[in-house]
Amino acid sequence: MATRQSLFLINFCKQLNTIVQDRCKDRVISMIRMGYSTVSNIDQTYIPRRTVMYVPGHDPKKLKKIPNLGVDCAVLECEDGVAINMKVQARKNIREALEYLIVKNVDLALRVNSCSSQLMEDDLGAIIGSDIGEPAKVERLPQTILLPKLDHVQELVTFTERLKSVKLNRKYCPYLITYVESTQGLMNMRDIMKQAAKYSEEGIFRMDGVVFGSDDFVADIGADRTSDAKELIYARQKIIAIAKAFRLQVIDMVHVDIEDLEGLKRTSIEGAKMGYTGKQVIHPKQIQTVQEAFTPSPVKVKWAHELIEGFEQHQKSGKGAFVFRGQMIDMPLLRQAKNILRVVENVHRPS
Ligand SMILES: CC(=O)SCCNC(=O)CCNC(=O)[C@H](O)C(C)(C)COP(=O)(O)OP(=O)(O)OC[C@H]1O[C@@H](n2cnc3c(N)ncnc32)[C@H](O)[C@@H]1OP(=O)(O)O
Ligand SMILES: CC(=O)C(=O)O
Ligand SMILES: [Mg+2]
Repeated sequence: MATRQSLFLINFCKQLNTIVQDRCKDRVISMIRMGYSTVSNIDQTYIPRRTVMYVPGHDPKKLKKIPNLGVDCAVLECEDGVAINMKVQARKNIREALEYLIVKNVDLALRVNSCSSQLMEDDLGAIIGSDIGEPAKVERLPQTILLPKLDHVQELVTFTERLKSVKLNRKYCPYLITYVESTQGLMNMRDIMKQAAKYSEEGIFRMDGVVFGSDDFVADIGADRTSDAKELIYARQKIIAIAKAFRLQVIDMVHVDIEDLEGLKRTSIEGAKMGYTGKQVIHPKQIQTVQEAFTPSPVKVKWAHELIEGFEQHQKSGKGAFVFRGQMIDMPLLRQAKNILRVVENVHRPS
């Protein structure tokens, strides 16, 4: 028979358990309210974007090359790669390209102009909507939309309203990737991501990544661009931290010196080590270097497989931490290993 003390102890434990569960539930709810995703990115569909390559919309010769470029993501460019007096032509070319381009394992994306330029509405109207003829079928629309120079939450609201109106009742839910290109954009990034998470839950688009628009950012802060990008380190890291808190991909800066393949390799490897998942590319010469830097090496893949195997064995024998190749391994290293395999499994997926 239970004594008074043991009954008290059982009761106390039950209450403690309820409090802990409630606290945990409250934390999860408040995280969701803050816009943070509780879904591990390991469980989500992953569209690889190691190379994100701009192909200017005014140049049909370049657009036709897309299926043979070997990039993960080809950006049908309407923004700064297209002169003001060529915007209308670029929209027409892009509409046509979406009809004739047959691609496999390429994320066909559209970079519209920024909301502040007041050209975004016409880009969406012409390419997604019916401004230049019959609206295209969903399969012929860009899988992803890139929204540059996103400085304020209100601009995301404006973009979203326009996107809703050009959908014309089709079941079109593109991935969305936004840009941080100014101090305002950096400061407001968290609020913008919260709003984007809300729209994603409503099924308007699927927020999937953030791009660091470093050239515009340099201009915004009045810095001098150096080869080691020291002047960008704070922004470059902060963008990763916020994007990852929302379980988003994060795409690193453009290397504008096309001939400097050494520098490209160095900054690509650096970006990958910092946590970027891909990098912007402007010329075919840059593709291979960037693709390699963002693909885990066979040595790293072997390490990840063996670590996971070792982890599972040690868990079974009741050990949380153990030594593997001279390193202490516990849960964070397991997550790192899983991140590596997730990239590899997705980039080598069958078409
Ligand atoms: C900071 C930012 O906002 S970056 C994003 C905006 N910028 C852009 O969109 C620019 C993208 N890049 C380009 O337009 C081009 O690479 C340029 C204009 C810089 C140079 O273009 P070109 O003078 O044609 O370069 P080049 O002669 O070396 O090109 C070699 C071949 O690659 C092709 N090529 C070059 N760049 C691209 C590209 N971006 N997409 C597809 N094909 C390309 C050329 O058409 C050419 O093909 P060919 O041999 O069959 O004639
Ligand atoms: C890519 C881009 O838009 C920038 O660096 O400003
Ligand atoms: Mg820019």
